[in-house]
Amino acid sequence: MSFFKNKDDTPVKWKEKYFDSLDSQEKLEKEYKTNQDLLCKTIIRFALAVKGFDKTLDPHLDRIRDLLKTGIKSQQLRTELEVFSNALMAMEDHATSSQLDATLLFDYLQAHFPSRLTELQKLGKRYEAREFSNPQRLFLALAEILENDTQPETDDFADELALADTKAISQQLIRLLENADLPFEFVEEGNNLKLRLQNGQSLGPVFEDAVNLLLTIKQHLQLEQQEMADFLSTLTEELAELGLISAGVNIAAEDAEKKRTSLDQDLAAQMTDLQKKSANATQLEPLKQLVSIRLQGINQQLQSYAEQEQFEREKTQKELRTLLQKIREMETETTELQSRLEAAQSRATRDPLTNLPNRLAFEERLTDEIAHAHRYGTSLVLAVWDIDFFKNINDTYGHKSGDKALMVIAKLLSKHCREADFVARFGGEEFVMLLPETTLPSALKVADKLRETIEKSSFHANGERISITLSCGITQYVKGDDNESIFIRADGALYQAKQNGRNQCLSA
Ligand SMILES: Nc1nc2c(ncn2[C@@H]2O[C@H](COP(=O)(O)OP(=O)(O)OP(=O)(O)O)[C@@H](O)[C@H]2O)c(=O)[nH]1
Repeated sequence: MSFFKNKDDTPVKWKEKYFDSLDSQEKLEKEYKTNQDLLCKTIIRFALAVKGFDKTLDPHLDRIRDLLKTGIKSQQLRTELEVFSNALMAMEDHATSSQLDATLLFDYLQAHFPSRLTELQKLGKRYEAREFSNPQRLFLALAEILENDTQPETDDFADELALADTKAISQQLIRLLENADLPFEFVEEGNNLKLRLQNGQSLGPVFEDAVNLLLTIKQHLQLEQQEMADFLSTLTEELAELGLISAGVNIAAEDAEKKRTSLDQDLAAQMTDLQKKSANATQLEPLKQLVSIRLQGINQQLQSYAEQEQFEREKTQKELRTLLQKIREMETETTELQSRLEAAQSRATRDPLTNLPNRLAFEERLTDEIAHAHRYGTSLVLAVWDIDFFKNINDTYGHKSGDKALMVIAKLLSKHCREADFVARFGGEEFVMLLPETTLPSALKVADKLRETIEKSSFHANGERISITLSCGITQYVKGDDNESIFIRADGALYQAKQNGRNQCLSA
């Protein structure tokens, strides 16, 4: 049986079928190739379009583009697509925290404004180092650089850029505009710019308008910052004037001092914080709100401090008043006790009639003087005085006149002796005198002179002038003397003076 048969399944029929299937195979392959090329082109364009969308994706996109240029080497491409997909996922995870890519925008600007190249490069590095927390800050920094240079320096640059790069730059600019927290007054203008970019308007004029907008915003913010600075400066002055930051109210308590220091520190910290926030702030309204909240806080702190201080001041003053009252009472009590003691002492040692030291005081003083003379080998003289015929005065002129005479004589004796001498009323009409550091002859002279003075003095009783004389016995301390022995010797001399006719001084 021959292979080529003319029936339905003849070999000729089979051949036709074979060629037909080859044709359709070729057609399918062509279709597949066309689709593949189309897919490759689409992916390449897509890769170009999204380039610059995120920095981390760009290397993947470049590699995918390169791989697609040489056709679909499925394994390598699959691997790269998987890596790209993972990078996309990771980007989504960090979308909120990651910084927008502005690489192409910077490239564009550097090419547009070659005279600002170095500044733009520096700014680009600062942006990459994430020094700008807000895209608005980036815009402001850009505005600063381009302030005097709003016209692009190269006109043909846009033509030189690939269409895809222009799109990517537009995308970056759109994203930056979207993320920039533009002041309320400029939001509409920002949206218009975005629309123009989205509608594919030429980048050059849009960018020019964007720079102008940024310059206007910058001026606006400078004004606001100046206003803010003035506001803060007035605020600080007012606080300083109130005197609340510095010394404040006078309270001696250590506790109050500590509290005041802590309050000062709190206020200073709040003010520093405000100054920092104002320096970083780009909009006045939120800053004003912040200042207002802070001021409320400061005010509350001050109020509670003032209340606490007032409470403590009143408490301290009350305690102080009670204490002062107690001290005054104690002072009065002490003064009374003191004067009572002095009175008692005086009563014990003074003669009430003549106000001279009495016999008790004399005995004490004699003991001291003897001890001194004994210890230092100094001289000491004792004189004993007695009024002559005093009984007659009492009897003739009365006891009162006698008392008066005693007082006058006491004064005369005190007046005419030295400060270091000691005069006392021994009892009745008898007086004693101690003369330390005095020799017997000179003491005798002094005593005799005194006797003469008293003799010549005028005494009056019942309107009558009377004459009063005194007799005196003098002796000096000798080693071994005590109060009694020295007194007996002087008294003996007095006795002799009386015996010799009175009105005289004799020594023993
Ligand atoms: N007025 C008055 N008289 C006093 C006081 N103390 C003593 N006399 C009196 O002094 C007198 C002392 O007298 P006599 O001891 O006799 O001595 P005299 O009269 O002074 O005579 P001669 O000492 O011997 O010169 C007495 O009459 C006492 O009463 C006194 O404090 N006041």
